Amino acid sequence: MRPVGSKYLLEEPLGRGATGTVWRARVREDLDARASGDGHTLGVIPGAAVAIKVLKEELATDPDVVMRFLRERAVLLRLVHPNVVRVRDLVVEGELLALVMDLVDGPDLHRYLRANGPLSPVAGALLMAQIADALAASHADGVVHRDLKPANVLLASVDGPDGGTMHPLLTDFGIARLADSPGITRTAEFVGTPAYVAPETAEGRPQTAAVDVYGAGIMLYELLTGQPPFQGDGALQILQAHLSQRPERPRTMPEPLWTVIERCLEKDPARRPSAVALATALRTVAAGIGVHASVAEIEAANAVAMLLTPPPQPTPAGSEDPTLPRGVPSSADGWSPSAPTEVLPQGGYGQAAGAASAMNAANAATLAGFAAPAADPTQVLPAHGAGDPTALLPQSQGMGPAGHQGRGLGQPADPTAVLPQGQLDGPHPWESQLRAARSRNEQTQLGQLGEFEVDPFAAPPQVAPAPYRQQQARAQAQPPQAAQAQRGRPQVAPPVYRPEPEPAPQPARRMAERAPERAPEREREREPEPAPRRERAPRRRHHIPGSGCLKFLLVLIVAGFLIWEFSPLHGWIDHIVATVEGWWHQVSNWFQQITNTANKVKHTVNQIPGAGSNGG
Ligand SMILES: Nc1ncnc2c1ncn2[C@@H]1O[C@H](COP(=O)(O)OP(=O)(O)OP(=O)(O)O)[C@@H](O)[C@H]1O
Repeated sequence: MRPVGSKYLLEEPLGRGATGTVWRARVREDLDARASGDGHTLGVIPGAAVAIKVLKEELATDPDVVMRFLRERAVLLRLVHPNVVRVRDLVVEGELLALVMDLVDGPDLHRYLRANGPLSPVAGALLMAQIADALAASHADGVVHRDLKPANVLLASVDGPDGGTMHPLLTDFGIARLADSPGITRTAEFVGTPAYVAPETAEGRPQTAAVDVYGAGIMLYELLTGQPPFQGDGALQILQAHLSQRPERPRTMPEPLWTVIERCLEKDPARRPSAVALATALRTVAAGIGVHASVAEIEAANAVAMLLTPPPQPTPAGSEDPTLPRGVPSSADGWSPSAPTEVLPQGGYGQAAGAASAMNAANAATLAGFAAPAADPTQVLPAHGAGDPTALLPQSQGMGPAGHQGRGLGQPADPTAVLPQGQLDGPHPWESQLRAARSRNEQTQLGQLGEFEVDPFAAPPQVAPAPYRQQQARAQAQPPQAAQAQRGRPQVAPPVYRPEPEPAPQPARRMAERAPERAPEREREREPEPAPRRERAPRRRHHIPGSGCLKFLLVLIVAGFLIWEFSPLHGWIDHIVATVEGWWHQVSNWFQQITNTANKVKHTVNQIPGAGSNGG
């Protein structure tokens, strides 16, 4: 069993996703109460089973992600709702970042659907109503999930008077935002799942809580039909479908439920209902389409459109730091002078994590553990107000250099701050590293653009990213020679505009760039862990002229050899040759016989007296 931090032991992997591997783990029996706080009263018991999501190394070694991890721990820890998998702890240990969650004993909804097929309309509506409850609570708290999909809903089995029922729990809150870092140079995958991506995300427009409602609409469609509404051969095709297509109503779908789905899938986010309205509408529909529905319930379900009202002011996603009180602009991503990053030393990531670990002398690896307030589990804790008691770092609003001394919103100076006083007034030591990470990423993007004839999501250098359709129109208007020229120069795509700090549309663009290389979702589970990488050098693509043709010939030769050796073709050809030979002999014999007979006839005729002279 592998220890994680000083409190946990990893037992066995439960599964792997795009952002990391989830392990079944256990709280150490010998957990020191002094090191962890009062674990018992906060619901974590020594020896208890937990689930730990160990983030991929490429995320854990990314400075942006590390900082977001530290900044957003409070948000993740305070999300307490009966339909949300509770995050108990966040661990930083060397180059390891991990989230400690409640262990859910049950499959995720994706697996469940694959094993059992679609749900009935009533069951689907009621299950989604609970997910909408979770979204409503998190949106009220200023947190947008951004990666809603069946794989992120876990089904806990609950014993009830009528037998077992499934209790849906939404997980992976904040992971999309954590992983959505400009410094990440991952190329084989992206954060987000094409089948569930809202049009505004695909277009690189600002995201709000409405992206979750869109994801809920897609999920509801999938729960009831077995597959998401927009399909395609590749991620780009699916993203395009989100932008331009409207799904047909499946024949078996009850009209009121279809009304709900259609409204969730509105292309214009402002026309989508709030999560609260969605939950109410789904329960109304479930009551009205059941076999025992009363006339009043049927009428209410038929009038469901009236319930699907948009929120007055949608929660922004990504443009606002959810750890801050609402309305306080975030530093987007990366470091800002007011960012609470004082645990990070100036000497590179390895030292940074080491120093972060050094914050707690007795318990070197774990940050912010078990400190979420023990509240009524049905209640979402207030987002704002007094200083977050879980915070090891101060929150960033209104902090000048003093922020580096550990002074947060109403919090005393942090005695664990490790940045020396001399560093307080100058630029943050991580600023240059973050810039370097971004520029590395830009180079990676240029390499990536070679994959496409025209990058539909690339922005012109001087303006913010143009909408996808405009880009596409421009690509179509391009003369064939120009397109040909562009094909021949994969490395020289126009420079990608990357303002400082990053704009919200950036994640979507990266997503589209990485999309074609992404392995099918389930195949990821079988992929080996990427080799450890300390340095992220810019990736360059080298093209050897004719190498494609050579490869093709080689494959052809190998395939030919294998077919010849191991298939029955060999035998068939022998058989055909033998048959043809037999025929040939037969025909030769016939010919010989005919010739002989003709000669005999001729000879006989010549024997008849006078036959030759008559003719002469
Ligand atoms: N709290 C938990 N308790 C039990 N199993 C869990 C828990 N969280 C995740 N799992 C399981 O671990 C596996 C991997 O989860 P993960 O969230 O990494 O995958 P994913 O949602 O498919 O990927 P991603 O969201 O990163 O794209 C899933 O099969 C899921 O069922």
